[in-house]
Parts: sequence; structure tokens; C-alpha cells
Amino acid sequence: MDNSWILGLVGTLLSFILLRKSLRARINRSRYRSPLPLGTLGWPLIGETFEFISCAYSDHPESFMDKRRLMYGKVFKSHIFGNPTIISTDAEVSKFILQSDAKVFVPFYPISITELMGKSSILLINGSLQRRVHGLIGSFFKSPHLKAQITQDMQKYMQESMDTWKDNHLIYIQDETKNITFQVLVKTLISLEPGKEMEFLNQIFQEFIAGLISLPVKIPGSQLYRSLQAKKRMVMLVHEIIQDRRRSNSRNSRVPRDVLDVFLSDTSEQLTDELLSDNMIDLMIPGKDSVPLLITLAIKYLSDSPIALHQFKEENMKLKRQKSKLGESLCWSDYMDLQFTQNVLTETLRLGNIIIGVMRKAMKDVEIKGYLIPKGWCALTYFRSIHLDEQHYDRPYQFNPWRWQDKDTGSCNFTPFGGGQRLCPGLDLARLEASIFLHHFVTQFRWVAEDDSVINFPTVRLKNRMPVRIQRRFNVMHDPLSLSLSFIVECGFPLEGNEDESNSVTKGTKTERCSFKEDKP
Ligand code: HEM
Repeated sequence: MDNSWILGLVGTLLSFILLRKSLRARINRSRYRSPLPLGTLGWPLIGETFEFISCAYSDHPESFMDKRRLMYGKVFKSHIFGNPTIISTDAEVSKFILQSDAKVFVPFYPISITELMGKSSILLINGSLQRRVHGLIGSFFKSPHLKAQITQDMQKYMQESMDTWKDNHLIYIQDETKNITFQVLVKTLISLEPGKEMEFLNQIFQEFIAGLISLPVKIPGSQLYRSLQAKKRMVMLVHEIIQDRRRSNSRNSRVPRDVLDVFLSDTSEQLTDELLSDNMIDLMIPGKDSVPLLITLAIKYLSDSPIALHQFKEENMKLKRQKSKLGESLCWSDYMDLQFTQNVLTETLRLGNIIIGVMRKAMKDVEIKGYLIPKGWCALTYFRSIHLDEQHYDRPYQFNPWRWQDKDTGSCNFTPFGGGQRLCPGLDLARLEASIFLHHFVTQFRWVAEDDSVINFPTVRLKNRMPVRIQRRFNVMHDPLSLSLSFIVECGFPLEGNEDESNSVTKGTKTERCSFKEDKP
């Protein structure tokens, strides 16, 4: 039988449907006054992904954006990682995107991240459930009780670590801080103390995060597969802890001792065991990633900027002396009140761009500031370009903590912790942990930083893990000479007869670094 007329009919029908769809899309688009932003979608399928990635691996990942900003303006279209994407390097457009709710934009992550996080992860849930989980975590992290607890833990774990450091040995700041902040965070989440279980968790966690940015291939032997197996083992461990906690009924205690207690005391019945374990594991990520990086980058920038290091050290020494005179130990607000220290952290967050930006998917056609973001497209709010924009920051590539003296950190030109409903609930915690580490490091040690460089993709990290050769300081409380000499020491001039004790600057660049007058605005 001749079926050609059937095929013809099907073909005509299909063409009709496609034509109708495209016409409807055109009619819908024409309802909007705003056009699609300028830009190009690059090659079929791969779009501009290769150029994006090759720039991301370079010292200037923002060069991909810079080139297009010149041609198309601060908001432009592209096609990266398999998706048509509107890239915003405009502070107001990015603010609008961040502040929109899930009816307009939802978070968008690569497949490997969504697979590993699990569907109940706070990063992937939306609407009232996200607000509930965010609120519980946020208010607990803000509580003075928790901050006091974190301060105690951080000081303890850090001192235990620092006591093992030997003079003239290399310390890898990135590794040390990863271990310490992971321990502190795990204790905050599930009250697990350092020991065998913590070591086991640390080990499998390493395998878990290795797969976060990996090929979306789930066959045995692939990184994603190994990471999913590691996640299963972690879920089992956390699940047992949840069961124990439910049995022991400790959730009835009035002051929650950790995030798990906070979740278990929630009466909304929205928080399933799956959600609890997924989120406990996700919340460990900043302990291994963002907070250690904040500390490591601050030490790198300070090592490269002797005058900032000098002021930083003076401020911290002063606090140490005051407290020692009064016979008091430091509490969390002492650290947070250190003005210059906080400015150093703010500047580190601006220049270091630990999170370069966040990705969203449009749930409907959206018009912002004269641009159209079509439904189904992705929107990348690229913080890095805004943080390094000379319209917002004078000499943006210079580490200059003094720029924050009278400047507001609440503006939409500064969003290292995101914004809107998904503003990072751990922002105070990150600053507190970093301030504590830096205070004890700078008041107890001098160091010479070995050469190292920052890698920006797929996550920000130091190529050589930030090795520094350390030397314990004299007891400054009883050694006025060491105080008066400290300015010279920080400048990189060798102390007579003791070359090793000489400085706290990056090795091999002492002379240039000493012409630091230019560093100060
Ligand atoms: C330097 C350190 C940190 C940086 C730069 C940072 C940055 C960010 C950014 C940019 C977001 C927004 C993501 C989005 O909009 O999709 C975010 C969200 C989040 N952060 Fe952080 N973070 C840091 C430390 C922490 C810490 C210590 C914790 C707590 C353990 C934490 C927990 C979270 C959570 C739970 C979210 C998701 C919030 C939600 O989607 O509702 N972060 N962080």
C-alpha cells in the first residue's frame, strides 16, 4: 500500500504546528517593548562555551565579559554550557534577578551538581519550603549563642593545629584552613567532635566534592559515580545521627546545640529525613571551600601588601594586649569589631570573587531595564565583572582595604554573598571564622609566603595551596623591642644576623614590595 499521502499529511501537520509555535512566540515577544540583549549565540550546540572556559582558566576570567561589554553593553546574550543565556554585568539588572522569587527565576546548576546535591537541597528547592529552611538556618547562624560556640571551637581546633607547627617549616594555609573550618562546621551542624568518625567523614566528603563539577556521566569508574557513592555513605552516617537524636529526644532541650536540633524542633512536618541529610551534607561545603578560600586569599593579599599587613597586625596586637591586660579571653564580638580586619575581609571578598556569580533560569518572559530575558533562558549574574568595574571601584585590581573606610558594603555593587531571598545565611559565620584564624595567625607568627597564584576555574583556589614558611613570634606582651621592630620586619628588611626571621612578604619580591607607598590610596 502507498503510504506516501500519510507521510505527506504528517509532514504538513508538523510544519503547521512548528509554524504556529514560532508565530505564537513571535506574537508573544512583540507584546514586549524590550528587545533581546545584543550578543551572539556562537556555534550550534556548543555556543560560546569553549571561549568562556578558556577565559575562565586564565588570570582574567572576566575577559570573556569585557570583550562583549565593549561590543554589546553590560547585558548581553550568549550560549554557554548548552543553554541560551543572558549574562548580566550590570549591578541593577543583577539585583533585580537576585531579588526575584521562584515564579520568575529559579536556581540553575550543572547536572553534576543537581545529581549530587539531591532534590531536597536548599540550593534546589523553591517557594515556601526554601524560605522555611533558609529562615531556620539563617536565624540559628545569627544567634549570639552559636557565635560564642563557634568562637570557642575555632580557637580550640586552630590552636591545636598551630601548636604542631614548627619554626622554619612550610605550612600550606589552604590545607590547614580546610581542615579547621570543616571541623568547626561539622560540629555546628551535627555536633560531631574531631575523632575517627570525623576523619571518615572528611575522607568521603573529599570524594563527594570532587564530583561537583564533573562530566554528567554516571557509569562505574566515572568521577560522578564515585562521588554519588560517597554521598550515599555520608547520608547513611548522617541518617544514623538523625535517628539517634530522635530517640534521645534531645530536641526537647530549649537551646538547640546544632543545626540538626534546629531542624528537628521544626513542627511544620515539611522537613523529611531526606531533606535533613541532604542539607546537612550541602552545608558542609562552605567549610571545605569558601571559608578556607577567604582566609587563604586574605593571607595572600596581605603578604603582597606590607603596609596593609602592618596595620592589620597592629590592630590585632592591640586587641590581644588589651585582653591580656584585663585577663579576658576574646569573644566573638571582639573579632567582629576589628574595623580594619573587617575591611581586609571585605576587600578580599571583592577582589577574590570566591563565587564568581550565580545562575538562574527564567520561568517566564521577563523585562528588566529595557532588556528581555525569554522564558526558559538562563541568566548569569556575573559578580566578578561588577566587583572589578572601575566605574564602581577606583583602581579595581589593587588590593586596597582602605577603600572601605567610609564605604557601604550593602550596595548592589558588592554582592559576594548574593542577595534577595537566597542571600547567603552563612555570611556572618564566614567573617567570624576568618577573623579568628587571621587574628591568631598574625599575632603568633611571622611568615614568608612562597610564590603562588590564584586559579579561578572551576572553583577559586591557590595553585600551590599557599605555602608559607613560618616563624613563631616572640611573646610580644613582654617584648617591646619586637613591637618597635615589627614595622621594619613587615617591610621585608632582614633583621641583622637573622635572615630567616626577616619578613612576612612574598618570597623573591622583597624590593618591589618595599616601595609600598603606592599601595596606599
Ligand atoms: C566566604 C564564604 C562564603 C561565600 C563567598 C558564600 C557565598 C554565597 C552565595 C553567593 C550564595 C548565593 C547563591 C544563590 O543565590 O544561588 C550563597 C548561598 C548559601 N550559602 Fe554561602 N557563602 C559563604 C559561606 C557560607 C557558610 C559559612 C555557610 C554555612 C554553612 C553558607 C551557606 C549557604 C547556604 C545554605 C546558601 C543557600 C541559601 C539559599 O539558597 O536559600 N555559606 N553563599
